[in-house]
Amino acid sequence: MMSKGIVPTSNSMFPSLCCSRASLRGARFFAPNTKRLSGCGSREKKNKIACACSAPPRNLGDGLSSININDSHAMNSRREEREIESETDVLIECRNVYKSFGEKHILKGVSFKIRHGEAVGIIGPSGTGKSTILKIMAGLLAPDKGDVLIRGKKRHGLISDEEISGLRIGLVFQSAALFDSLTVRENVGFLLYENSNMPEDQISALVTETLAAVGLKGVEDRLPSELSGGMKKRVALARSIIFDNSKKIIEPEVFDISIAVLLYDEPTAGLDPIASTVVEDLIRSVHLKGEDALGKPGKIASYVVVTHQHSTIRRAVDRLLFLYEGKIVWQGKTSEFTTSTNPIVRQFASGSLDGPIKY
Ligand SMILES: Nc1ncnc2c1ncn2[C@@H]1O[C@H](COP(=O)(O)OP(=O)(O)OP(=O)(O)O)[C@@H](O)[C@H]1O
Repeated sequence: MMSKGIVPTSNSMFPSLCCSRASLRGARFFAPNTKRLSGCGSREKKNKIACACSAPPRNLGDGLSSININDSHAMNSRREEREIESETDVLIECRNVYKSFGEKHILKGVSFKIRHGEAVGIIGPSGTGKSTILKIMAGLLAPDKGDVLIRGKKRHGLISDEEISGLRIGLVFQSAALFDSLTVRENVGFLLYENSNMPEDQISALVTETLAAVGLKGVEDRLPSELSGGMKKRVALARSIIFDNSKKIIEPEVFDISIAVLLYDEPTAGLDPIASTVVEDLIRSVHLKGEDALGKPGKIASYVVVTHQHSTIRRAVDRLLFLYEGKIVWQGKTSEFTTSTNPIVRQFASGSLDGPIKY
């Protein structure tokens, strides 16, 4: 179940996991009743959430401009060229995605694209499938119908090393989902200790640097139980943005940074307003358009945030997708959210009991 490259996500998915602190490298994980989770801590290549992969960008070619044909054909060609061009910055696409749990038909044809550089929010009433679509994007769940395309390449089943490359997808769940028995250093460096050839002192230095980037200093040796809720979320964020610097997954001719997408599931849930602001600013700061606590540009190309918090909508995202009754019923800029005339959006934005959304 858990294998190379996996980032622990929700506590509910990995109940009562425990890990030996003595040696993280080669650590083994056990579910309750000491049943070992196959592949845990091994170098097996299976499903993973945070992944390093390398799907090549589409080849745009340059031949269209020299084609000597009639005008309409040329216009069609140019239109196609523009369409192809506009697709090259699409990192993740959900195309007509369906998902049911038993008789519950949750997603009924969800389509959207996440482009390079975007900060996107997914909003909508409780139980409409926001977390479900996030898990589908991350490769934790497979759609019943429809496609998920990662940089133009169709994903079959769940994520695997072989299928997807060139894009790291990290998932930061509502609960920080840290390993209780591991220190902050071991939690943040988990993937590198388990899956890289980096020497331990280098990993340790990188952990310290990454923690500093999210504004945490001197907590490396603490256990998660010694941290506040907001600090745990920051540690989880640090764990999702730590990269193996020794690996070249960078394609400078396409984008000038490592290509990584982070998916946040209610990152500010349960935080007080000021702690929420801190996390919202952190989410911005690790984005390529931001600057981290060390003054360096962020490493995250794009991110998607599932949230109910108005402050997070306003502060952390630029574009919104509204999911309702299994479909995206509205999308627009964050600035258009409160002025939209769409009755569903108006009701949601105002919190009114009157309107099409019934509880
Ligand atoms: N693994 C599962 N098995 C059965 N039902 C599930 C499973 N995962 C989700 N569901 C159901 O699917 C529906 C959508 O759940 P999901 O968590 O995606 O909604 P959400 O929009 O994120 O809700 P909220 O805003 O309350 O967090 C819910 O009715 C939930 O009970």
